[in-house]
Amino acid sequence: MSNILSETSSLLWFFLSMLSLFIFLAFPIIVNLLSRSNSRSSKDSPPSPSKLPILGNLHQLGTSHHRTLHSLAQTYGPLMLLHFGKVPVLVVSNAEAATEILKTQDHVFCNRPHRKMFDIFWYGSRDVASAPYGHYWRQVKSICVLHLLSTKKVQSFGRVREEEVVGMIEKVRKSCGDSNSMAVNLTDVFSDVTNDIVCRSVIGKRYEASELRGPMSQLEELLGASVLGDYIPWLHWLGRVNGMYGKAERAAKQLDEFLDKVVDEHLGKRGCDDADGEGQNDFVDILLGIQKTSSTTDFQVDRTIMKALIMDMFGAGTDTTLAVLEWAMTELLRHPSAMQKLQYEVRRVAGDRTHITEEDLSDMPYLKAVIKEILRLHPPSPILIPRECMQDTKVMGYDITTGTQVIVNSWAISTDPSYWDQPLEFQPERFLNSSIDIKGHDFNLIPFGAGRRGCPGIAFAMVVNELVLANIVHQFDWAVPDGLLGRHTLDMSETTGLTVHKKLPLVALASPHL
Ligand code: HEM
Repeated sequence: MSNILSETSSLLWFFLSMLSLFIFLAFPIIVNLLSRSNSRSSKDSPPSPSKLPILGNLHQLGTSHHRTLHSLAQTYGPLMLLHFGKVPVLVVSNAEAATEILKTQDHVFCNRPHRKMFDIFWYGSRDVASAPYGHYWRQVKSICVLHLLSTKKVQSFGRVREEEVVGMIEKVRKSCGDSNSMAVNLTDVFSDVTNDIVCRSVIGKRYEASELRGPMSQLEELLGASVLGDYIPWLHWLGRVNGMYGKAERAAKQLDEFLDKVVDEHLGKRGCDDADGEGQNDFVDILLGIQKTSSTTDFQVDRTIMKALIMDMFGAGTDTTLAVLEWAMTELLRHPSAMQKLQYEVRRVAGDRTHITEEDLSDMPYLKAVIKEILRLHPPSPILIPRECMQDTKVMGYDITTGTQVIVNSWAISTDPSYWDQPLEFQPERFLNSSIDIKGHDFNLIPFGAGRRGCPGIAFAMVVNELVLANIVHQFDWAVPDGLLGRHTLDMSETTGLTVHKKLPLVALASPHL
């Protein structure tokens, strides 16, 4: 979820042109300044590449941040200090350093840096993911963990998931018609099913039936092309001049009006006594129930908090799950023997039944190994959501000052050859006899982060990933189409953005198996 470092290319061009002119005119002064600023850094600071005035190291980020930061770390080490504008940014690239940040000193590094776009879309950062650490965050996180995303609650949405998966299979089957095999855009299929599952669980209706599509796609685009002003405050005006803030505010207003309507509909249709009940309450029902009981406690859940939390579920819960499914099918198509093994396992467990149920999943170790391997090789958030240091401290002997932002390069860690054999190869078998887990206890595999700011949506995400993948490979045989479509399908280029997707759509030939 954490590509919040890029600016639009036109903006960067404008800025770099101005900078070139400036450098040309003032070259001698700059050389002097550069050498002074680099030598001025404290003796105990982590190693840093040299930086430009004003931009710091922003110009070195490239388009694929996790990959660029990984190559820089090859030179400067697993704990490296960069500067984005004036902001010091600590980049963490191995498990030892991650353990120090996310476990040993989690209490020091559990703040989130302030971001303009989060303020715009998440009601002044009143959601869980972007709220600063403190009393407020503790309250909203505990609502998430105890009431919205607890194991019991996730289980209670089993029927929603199974209905949506049946619907997905029907859609693919229909598009095959009477033919033996048909090209299916799996990116669209996975996008629909993940959005519908999250939407029905959160607001009680399908994504298609909501007016979310337009403003949500704007949100994704705007978060991916974030704001230079977050690092160089005097450049905030650029976001106004290039229309980025205006666009974000209009999309946020549309989302807000939609969420108001959703809350009103829920208020109209029910009493909300069953806040934690076993029934089919969606998240809005649960939050209304909590609101009712919270009026007598010291933390009141008002309408804005409800809307911010709903937005978190949309923002954090849909795109990440879609990315896992896209990468999983891509790797399986590239590795037919892994596809066969998975189909053999799934079809053995299903017997003569048409659909895989959630109870079946516990008998599918290879399926679980495939998903873990995808989270290792293609973590949807290869760079964790940034943290911020709350007090001066020492990490692995280096001084880190208050306000330093921290980027944990989860992808660099989960492909580090010191912990992983043939780390860039897709080999689900590595997890078959391994106790390594993804829940934030094994620091060489942290796709969901770790510590107090770790992801509360693991159970929700994993069951969706497993159920969708098991059913899609159970019901159909899959092959790579010929020509350009096939080349796109096998292409491994990545998008930039909060969540890293496959850049080109995944289209595969489906042949019904049943
Ligand atoms: C494959 C799917 C997912 C992945 C890879 C993922 C990954 C992450 C990561 C890396 C973080 C930051 C952790 C840290 O700072 O240590 C995070 C935070 C978060 N995730 Fe997820 N996530 C996924 C699914 C979900 C789902 C389904 C939900 C909810 C429905 C969710 C809700 C959240 C929230 C609310 C936070 C903020 C936690 C905090 O700041 O305290 N995530 N997630």
